Amino acid sequence: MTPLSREVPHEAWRDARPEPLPSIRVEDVTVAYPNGTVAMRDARFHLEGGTICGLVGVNGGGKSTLFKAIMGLLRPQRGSVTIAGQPVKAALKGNLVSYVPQAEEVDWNFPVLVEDVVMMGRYGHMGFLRLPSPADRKAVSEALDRVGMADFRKRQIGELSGGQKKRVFLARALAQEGRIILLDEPFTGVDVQTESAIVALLGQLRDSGHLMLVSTHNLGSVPDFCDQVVLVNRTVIASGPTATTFTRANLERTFGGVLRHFELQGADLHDDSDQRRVTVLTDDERPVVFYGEADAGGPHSGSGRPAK
Ligand SMILES: Nc1ncnc2c1ncn2[C@@H]1O[C@H](COP(=O)(O)OP(=O)(O)OP(=O)(O)O)[C@@H](O)[C@H]1O
Repeated sequence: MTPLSREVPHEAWRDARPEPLPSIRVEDVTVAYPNGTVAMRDARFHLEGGTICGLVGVNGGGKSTLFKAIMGLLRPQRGSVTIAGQPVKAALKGNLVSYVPQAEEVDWNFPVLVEDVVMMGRYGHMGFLRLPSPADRKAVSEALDRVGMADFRKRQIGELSGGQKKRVFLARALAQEGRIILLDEPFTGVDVQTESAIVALLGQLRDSGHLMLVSTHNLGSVPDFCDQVVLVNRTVIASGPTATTFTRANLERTFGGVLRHFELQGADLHDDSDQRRVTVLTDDERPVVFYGEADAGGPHSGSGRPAK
């Protein structure tokens, strides 16, 4: 029965609070590190539940800094971050936000079982002694099932492949039951099948009202799975629906001088009659590829094999 069901006695209506809608509001946020580096200046965007939002930008553009500000690990010098209408600290306390870190942020030599990593997602639901309840164990099993890692639950986390580790951290986020999930480069080093499985799972979560912010360097897949996008280069260059925001003009503003374009068409690229154009954008460290209709102003989703 929901708290607002008609059977709830009159007195209870006063106390019944609807679950807060997942949302992130970043308002004029400036973040500086102790050494004086201003990593993000006057950032501003707003996201609501039922969304997968891509966070895209150059190396050093401020993506991780934004995540840290949203996770309360860095306090903005100016501006504010509000989660589901609450200050960050209260939202984190209420288990509203889950975080899937980059592989480099984790010490893989720490001896811990896969199921224990996923159980960490339940800590916020447990008491002081952190004794798992049957509900906690059920949430862990369901989360492992959902990412296809149930058979690995007794393995040491350090013994898994890169893609399997990502799936375990995604399971930890699912077990936490936060309706906002931040994913820092979830597709780096994963194979195509795992990427598709993660994208499919994110799609299901979006359909159930979750809000996901996903940093990625893989521009090619952004139009395929993100309905919104935030483009950053030490500030928010543009944000909004992918169809109107993830345009060539905005990408050029975001990637600026470090971007080179190559356009490959037709037989040079495909061994079929598909005439779609592929644009390869190369920043100095990571090549990225996206597909677009030859007559369109901006990139669109599409299939096809990556450019050589
Ligand atoms: N701990 C730190 N102390 C000082 N400066 C930092 C620190 N962490 C990051 N920076 C600087 O802040 C800026 C933004 O870095 P950030 O890590 O947020 O970028 P990013 O978009 O996540 O990069 P990447 O795509 O390479 O992961 C960079 O200039 C970086 O050098």
